[in-house]
Amino acid sequence: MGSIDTTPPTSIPTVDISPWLDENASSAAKDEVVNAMRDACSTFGFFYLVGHGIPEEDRQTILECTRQYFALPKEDKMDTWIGKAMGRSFRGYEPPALQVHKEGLLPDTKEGFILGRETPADAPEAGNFHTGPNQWPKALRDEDFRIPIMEYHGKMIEMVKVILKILARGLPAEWNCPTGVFDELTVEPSAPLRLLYYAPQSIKQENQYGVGEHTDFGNVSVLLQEEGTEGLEVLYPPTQTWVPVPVKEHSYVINMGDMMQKWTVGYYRSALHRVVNSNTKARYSAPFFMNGNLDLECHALDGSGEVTVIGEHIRQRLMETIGGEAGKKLAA
Ligand SMILES: O=C(O)CCC(=O)C(=O)O
Ligand SMILES: [Fe+2]
Repeated sequence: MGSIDTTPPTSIPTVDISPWLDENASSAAKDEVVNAMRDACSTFGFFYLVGHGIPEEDRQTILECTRQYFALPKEDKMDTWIGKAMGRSFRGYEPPALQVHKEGLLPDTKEGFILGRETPADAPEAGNFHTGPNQWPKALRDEDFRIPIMEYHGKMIEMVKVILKILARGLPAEWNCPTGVFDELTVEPSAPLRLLYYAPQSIKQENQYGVGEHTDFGNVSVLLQEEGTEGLEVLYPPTQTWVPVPVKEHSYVINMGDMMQKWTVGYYRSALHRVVNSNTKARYSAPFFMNGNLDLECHALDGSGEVTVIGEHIRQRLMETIGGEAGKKLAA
């Protein structure tokens, strides 16, 4: 009989996908990538991604854009306020204290700026949930902000397509899923990129976090963290331990969201995580969320019959956590 391991882990796993991207790599090396990602996603639901091929320069540019945006005067940020986003599109500036993740917690201290695929205001679907024009700050030049951000956003979509191929290969063989099982997910997807700022917060309140404990709503999240900062923690359920996720050079932190957990009937785990609030210096990060095609009906892959429509699921989860005008607009 095996014994239950009660030793808390000290780190989330690391998955190097470079053999997957290398056309000369052996199929055994590619299989190892599949196995490593499967193990990480079925235990933690979290891993560091390395060997991803995104140039460091692109990543640093996004963090620089984030710093520039949050250095703007309040009125410039409010000019892009999320409460002014078209219909239910949910784009623009999130002031601090907008989101509450759990009863009993004070609102998150983080500030955000959300953008997504650009849909012109005169398109018939503009104003639908998570669909519409981005609200760009007038004070920042296109070449310094909008253009590099949208280029990076496109690269994130492509990178997640690769991750989804690997995840598809890692599904249980008895489910007989085709290798393209997740392909429809990335057709005209809801794919928000969120630039985040955590102000220095030396006084720690017991019930307030940068981001309170939560699971992500969508399928796959890709987090870019600024080096030299700390705060992200992920819960490891077998030992009920919060495991710190310090920044690892050139890496992304990848996690599964609730939609992926539902679709794979818990095979890939959507893990609780939070950003603790005792930072004495500012922290910047840029999570990208592959929610997926909002109209897609996801049938549980084990054939058990449960069906979830991505857009309905994401909107419901968002409405549960977002307050103020922006929350009211989502419900309208
Ligand atoms: O900023 C971070 O490190 C994580 C943010 C996060 O978990 C989220 O926005 O869902
Ligand atoms: Fe998150």
